Amino acid sequence: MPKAGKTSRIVVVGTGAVGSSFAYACFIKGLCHELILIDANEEKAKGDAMDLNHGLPFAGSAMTIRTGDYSDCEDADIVVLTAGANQAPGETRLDLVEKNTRIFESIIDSVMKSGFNGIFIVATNPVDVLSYVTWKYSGLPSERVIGSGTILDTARFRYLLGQAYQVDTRNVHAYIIGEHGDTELPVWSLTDIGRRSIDQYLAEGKGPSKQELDDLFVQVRDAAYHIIQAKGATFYGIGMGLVRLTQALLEDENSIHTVSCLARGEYGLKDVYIGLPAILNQDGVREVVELRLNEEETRKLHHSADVISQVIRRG
Ligand SMILES: NC(=O)C1=CN([C@@H]2O[C@H](COP(=O)(O)OP(=O)(O)OC[C@H]3O[C@@H](n4cnc5c(N)ncnc54)[C@H](O)[C@@H]3O)[C@@H](O)[C@H]2O)C=CC1
Ligand SMILES: CC(=O)C(=O)O
Repeated sequence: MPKAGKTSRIVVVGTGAVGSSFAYACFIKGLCHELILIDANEEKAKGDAMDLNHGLPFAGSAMTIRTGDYSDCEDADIVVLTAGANQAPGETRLDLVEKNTRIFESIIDSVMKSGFNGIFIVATNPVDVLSYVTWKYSGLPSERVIGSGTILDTARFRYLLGQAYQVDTRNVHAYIIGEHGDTELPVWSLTDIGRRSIDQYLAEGKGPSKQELDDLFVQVRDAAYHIIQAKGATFYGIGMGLVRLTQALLEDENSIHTVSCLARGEYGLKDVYIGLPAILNQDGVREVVELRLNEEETRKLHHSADVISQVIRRG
């Protein structure tokens, strides 16, 4: 629930599959007082606002939901960017960079002209590159430009580990870091299930074998390809992930999530947006959490950062 005494406003730009799933989850959770929907396809945004409002009599708390324009961003606490093209079957997230960067140029310009001074959450792919683009174009401090990063991959990882060990996912502590894409990596060395490390499980011969764990990570990394093949797009998981991020910010939680944030020397990385664990509160990214990675994880993280950096520098 939003804090008493302050009217909280979230603007969603792009009410396609991801934006409308986020809006729906946000509504069910009663996360803010005002939810404003903007889309280049005004009819789509209008239809979503009508449809959502018809759920009001069943909702736990009142919320104003309406379509708007960029002037509504002036008073927004958070602008969530979900506009742009999604992947066709077989396309990578990085393949989207040119068209979505062009779309972002005009969107960021319009948002900033409103006088917006809140926090951007970016979900559009390739999310690490577009978070960097949003930071550069907006001129906002990097703490207030946050990409959804590997929050969804971490959720997929925890879900599958919970299934594999038959343990509640809330007792699975595990991160996927790096690019939200093909070069992401699991932090196996620090993964634990109820305070028992994966190495301990392997040594005791309990749970999945090493090969099964490697396969499990491949399922995480390639999940989007399988879902897109099956139904054309992924949207519920990220919708929930974006709600979780929004809640962490609005409710000043100081909770840790693997988001795309600017590395400024952490992990030996600089000037790149990449998925890392970060402490989030009402000011945005309070701190990037530096984990003690092993050598292989550090090498893979640097490779992932190089891939993102090359795309950023090319643009
Ligand atoms: N970060 C993550 O974990 C995830 C990211 N995504 C990404 O989210 C993005 C959106 O995906 P979907 O919602 O499935 O696509 P979609 O095609 O359903 O929706 C995109 C929406 O953006 C709107 N749009 C396009 N240009 C615009 C502009 N200039 N201004 C305002 N609105 C504009 C379109 O009219 C459309 O309604 C894609 O880039 C996709 O890859 C999708 C799932 C997970
Ligand atoms: C599409 C996408 O980025 C995902 O589902 O992970």
